[in-house]
Amino acid sequence: MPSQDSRVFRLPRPLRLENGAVLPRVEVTYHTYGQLNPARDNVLWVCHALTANADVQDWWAGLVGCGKYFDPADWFIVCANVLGSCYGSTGPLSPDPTTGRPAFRNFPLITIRDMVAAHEALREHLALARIHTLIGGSLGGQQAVEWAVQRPDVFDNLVLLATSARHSAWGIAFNEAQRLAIFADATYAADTPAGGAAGLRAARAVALLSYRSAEAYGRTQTEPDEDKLADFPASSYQRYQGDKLAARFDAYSYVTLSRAMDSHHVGRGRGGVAAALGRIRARTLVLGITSDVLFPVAEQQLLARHIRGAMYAEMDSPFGHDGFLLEAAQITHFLARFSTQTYAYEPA
Ligand SMILES: CC(=O)SCCNC(=O)CCNC(=O)[C@H](O)C(C)(C)COP(=O)(O)OP(=O)(O)OC[C@H]1O[C@@H](n2cnc3c(N)ncnc32)[C@H](O)[C@@H]1OP(=O)(O)O
Ligand SMILES: N[C@@H](CCO)C(=O)O
Repeated sequence: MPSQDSRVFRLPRPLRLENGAVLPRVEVTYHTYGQLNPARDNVLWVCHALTANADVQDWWAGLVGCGKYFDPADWFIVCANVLGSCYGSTGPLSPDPTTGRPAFRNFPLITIRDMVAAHEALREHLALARIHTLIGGSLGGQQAVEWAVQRPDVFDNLVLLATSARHSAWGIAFNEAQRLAIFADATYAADTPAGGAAGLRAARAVALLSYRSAEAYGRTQTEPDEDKLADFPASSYQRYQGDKLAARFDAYSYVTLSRAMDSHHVGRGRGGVAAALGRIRARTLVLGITSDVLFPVAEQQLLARHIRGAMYAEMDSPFGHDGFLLEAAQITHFLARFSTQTYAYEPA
């Protein structure tokens, strides 16, 4: 039976953040699955998206698990919760060692580079000199591409799904609309663990519009009774999805992580996006989703154009952006091609 393990790693020293603030104590919760082989060349590192956790076998069950493309019988799989999240790594609800209280709204601005710094410390702690494959979608892809730019010597293969080199104005605007919903909830200012829950519910309903597609709503949420005047399924779906997130996440982490996404820009301080992506040495697969309105395929094409030798493919999916979580069969297909073929992206 392949082994599965959940642990907490405490960074040996305070973490200076990109904005100059210092987190005196940083913990990273991570899962591992399977065993490191004697050659230490079977490491898969998965970077999760906005509201997921380190248990990749749970949220990416179509890709990671017994009999799946990434089978723990073959791979040593690592997935670590991001800094700022509420799933075990240091975040706004963690007790601040200087006050003993959570920082809530005063938790400092975290960037994608800060997330990478925390996970880079974990990689060193685990003594993983080389990573066979680094994979991530959405915010996880932003983390993966940033990491591959920073440490071209570490990653042999890089797989980026539904992500970008720089968070777009459109994406930032979506995030700001969600934050406005949270700030409009008076309980957010109370700085309690449940503060802003109603705002978070509305924020998730807004976010969902960017994660799915008009086609998906039409297919799954169209009211069959043409005489009906109110109380449509699409409305209850929005409410249900808001409730579902509010029951498992907190508004302070949500604001922190959405701001981190906004900060994402691999070219910052590096002479621009093209120069930064040009540093990557990993064999790279970039996967876009045709119906993704949040990270349109043009953003994936830009990544593939500037990462040397990158393979590029598009998945057709009715799920929109969330296709990177749901289209396991298509992702498996392209991963299999990627593992056996070498060809570069050629712009049409
Ligand atoms: C601790 C943790 O849980 S963290 C790990 C889980 N989360 C993550 O990893 C984050 C990433 N995952 C996700 O964002 C999502 O889970 C996805 C994208 C993978 C799938 O989204 P889902 O919400 O499961 O799928 P979908 O959009 O089809 O909605 C189905 C749900 O809506 C409900 N629903 C569908 N239509 C309606 C409607 N008209 N009215 C009310 N509810 C409805 C269904 O009953 C179903 O409920 P359930 O989730 O309780 O089974
Ligand atoms: N549905 C994803 C966000 C989109 O990347 C999540 O909740 O993590």
